Amino acid sequence: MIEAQSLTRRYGATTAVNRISFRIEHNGIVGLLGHNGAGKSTVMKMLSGYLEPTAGLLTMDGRDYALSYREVQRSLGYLPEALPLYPDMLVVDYLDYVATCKGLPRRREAVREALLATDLGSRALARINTLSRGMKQRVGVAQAVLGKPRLLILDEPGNGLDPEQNQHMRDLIRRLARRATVILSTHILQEVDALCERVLIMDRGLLALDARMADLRHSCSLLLRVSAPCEALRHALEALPMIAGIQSQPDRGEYLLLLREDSDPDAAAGEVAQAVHATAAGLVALQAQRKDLETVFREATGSEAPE
Ligand SMILES: Nc1ncnc2c1ncn2[C@@H]1O[C@H](COP(=O)(O)OP(=O)(O)OP(=O)(O)O)[C@@H](O)[C@H]1O
Repeated sequence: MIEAQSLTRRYGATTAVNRISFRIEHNGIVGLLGHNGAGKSTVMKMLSGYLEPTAGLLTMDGRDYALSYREVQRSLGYLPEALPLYPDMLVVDYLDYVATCKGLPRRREAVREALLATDLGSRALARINTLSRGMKQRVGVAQAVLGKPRLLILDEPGNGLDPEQNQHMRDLIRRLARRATVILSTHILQEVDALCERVLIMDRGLLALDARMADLRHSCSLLLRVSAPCEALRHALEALPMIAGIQSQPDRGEYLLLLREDSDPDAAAGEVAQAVHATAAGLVALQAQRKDLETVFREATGSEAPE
């Protein structure tokens, strides 16, 4: 649906986004994660059509953004990092105004649907400057979902929200993702862990990693605990082809078995159990170890994950 090829954006001498490429095909939630200044907002602005790339190509359904600006605009909704709200307007008037600017047909219905989708019905007649930060953020999302776009671009949607408001925002994003592709940017790792099916990690303008969260969670090590550690067991484990390395703590009867990248952890666990049974070591426990996103981030960028 959306494809970026060697997308680049420079601001004078600063290269904010440097030749990044990715494809986003299906509904679901994709997280763009990185430190402050990594280039996330610049990518989001280009995806929204607000900013032109300096070089590279951006297409939606095979159509060049630059050549089909109107169609692209109609297919997406954008929540910028700085909320585009008019504080003195009533929520309903503001949404009607945005619907007019977007040139939506059946404006009233579009506004009603946006209010419903974001659970803002009871605040429709409130003046925006009387709303809490969380509610204002919700109005920002409401203007993005006007006209039911297929693509939602949400730049730091959890910005400035307290934990409860953040939980509401996450529930809202999950609901919206049932009928649209959501791309959200964040510098908060837990946000990606909680919400996203896929993560793009940006580091100093470069795309450091593009991975499905399920693949990242796929275990790559096994923790084995036995009652009577012995040399014979160690030899048996070393002989298994799917094991790339062993870190052992014999006094505790523990072995951390690092698996080769292409190995299947379930099959490996079966073979490890057989190897244990072939010795007198006595199997106590065998469990897959999850690689957390923090580790993945550190490995991809060479720096600690943002707090
Ligand atoms: N309008 C601009 N003019 C000049 N430099 C800019 C401009 N906008 C962004 N930059 C620079 O481009 C780089 C990437 O900025 P960008 O806002 O895209 O990063 P970000 O990952 O979204 O960071 P944050 O989370 O702090 O918003 C930074 O070095 C920033 O200073």
